[in-house]
Amino acid sequence: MDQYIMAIDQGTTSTRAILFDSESNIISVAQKELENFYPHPGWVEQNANDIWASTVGVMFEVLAKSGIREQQIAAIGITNQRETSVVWDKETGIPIYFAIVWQSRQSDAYCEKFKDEGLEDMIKEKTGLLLDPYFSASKIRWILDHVEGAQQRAEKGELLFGTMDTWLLWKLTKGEKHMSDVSNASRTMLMNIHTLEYDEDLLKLWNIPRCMLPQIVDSSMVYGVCKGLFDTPIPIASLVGDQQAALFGQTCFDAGSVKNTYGTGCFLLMNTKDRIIHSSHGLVTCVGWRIHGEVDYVLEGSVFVAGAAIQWLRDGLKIIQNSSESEQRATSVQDCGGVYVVPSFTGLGAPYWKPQVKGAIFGLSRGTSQEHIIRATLESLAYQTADVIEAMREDSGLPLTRLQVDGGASRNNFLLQFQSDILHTQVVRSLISETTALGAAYLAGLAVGYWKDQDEIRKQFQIGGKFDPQMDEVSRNARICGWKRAVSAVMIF
Ligand SMILES: Nc1ncnc2c1ncn2[C@@H]1O[C@H](COP(=O)(O)OP(=O)(O)O)[C@@H](O)[C@H]1O
Ligand SMILES: O=P(O)(O)OC[C@H](O)CO
Repeated sequence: MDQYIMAIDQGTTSTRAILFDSESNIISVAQKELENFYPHPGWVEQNANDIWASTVGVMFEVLAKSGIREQQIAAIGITNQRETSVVWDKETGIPIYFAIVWQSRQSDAYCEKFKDEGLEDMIKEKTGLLLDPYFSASKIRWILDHVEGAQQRAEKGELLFGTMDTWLLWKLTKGEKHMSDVSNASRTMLMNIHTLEYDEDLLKLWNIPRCMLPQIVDSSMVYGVCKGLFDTPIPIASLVGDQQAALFGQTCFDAGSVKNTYGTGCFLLMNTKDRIIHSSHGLVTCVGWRIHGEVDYVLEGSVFVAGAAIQWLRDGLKIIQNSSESEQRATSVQDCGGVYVVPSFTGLGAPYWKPQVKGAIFGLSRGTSQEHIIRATLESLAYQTADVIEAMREDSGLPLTRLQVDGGASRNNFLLQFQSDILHTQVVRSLISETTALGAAYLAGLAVGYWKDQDEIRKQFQIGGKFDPQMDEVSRNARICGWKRAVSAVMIF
């Protein structure tokens, strides 16, 4: 009887379950969209019970669709949107407040206060992170402050906290296992990246009781078995943050290997192996994964608006009908006609970190057409990526030999060729687009012996597209220079 791995990819917009076979082929996919709530400007929340219900739903659906029986599932791997935080009652399992999503700014005031108190450097040194409401600590603080009696109840051990890996593991094991893997814990701002334990000073600073926090564990091990859903005790064998999972799924196992996911935004991660590199260029340091106690660290940079800029062409400017049309329109002109689009609609992320900056279009002339703007918008994804790569190169001292890519916008061949030209580096698109789920599947499979080791996994990587640099140096430098001038201009506007 053939065996499969089930990966659960609990993302911001949807929850998916995907079945993989031992050659990394996708056998079946089930997906359920999630509702986001925006109770105030800048706030983003989700219902953790919906997240749980969507998870159970896709697990059953993917089995039903494929005709594969539960006895054929060798293990379940869980990967998740990171930082999103929920606090629940230990006895009843009922969340005391909505899950606060990573994008939410509702806990900004705590971070601003600590910045004013000059605590930023200390926090960065201990956690590798920037003092920002993106990470979990201020979200937990917000819940404990805004739900009546929550702080006292947490102190009495009546409440539990979790990111989505923890929440799903706790629910799947019927409250038996309260754990989080190091990759997720490294995004809470409560874990010390040197010791890989919760940091007493940080717990005191945020006034968060240790007893509500999950035990920090490896990213690949059998944590427990699914209870109450299936007749078979299926082991749950990986927990890993989604961006780190994609790095693993892309088999970026060597020092200096980098992946970029071109989704709504871009997430770039560089594997730095056992080196903890503190960035001087606005990148964050966190854990990639830990297997049998051995840790791989990463440097990470995020671009806020990437594929979202293509959505803006479609829904805002209405100059394309769908995202894929952007490629044909962009290649219908010879170049961008001197146009630069800086799509900093929600500020600029790494390496600039200018949250207040607005977007702009430069270089307009009487001859500018829609196609030039479309092309310049696609090019902006490549420039923003190149800015983060430059920061990674400088921080790590490691050369970039190739960039591995995935995500919705990586389907765009024009974008990837331009990316290769601007970086002067080969860009490789993975054949399997679901690298996040694949990474979680690999980590789960390794834990139960479905795959032998990382070498075996590395051999399974399949290239879906390869782009080599073609642009001459003079043109490349001129274009990069134009982009930098455009970015400088939005910063002073
Ligand atoms: N062919 C394409 N060219 C450019 N952008 C694209 C293309 N296909 C999809 N996109 C963009 O990719 C994004 C969706 O990618 P996806 O990986 O599903 O994102 P997320 O996981 O962030 O929801 C959208 O913003 C969309 O505009
Ligand atoms: O759910 P995604 O794919 O948008 O990823 C979210 C990130 O993990 C946030 O840090």
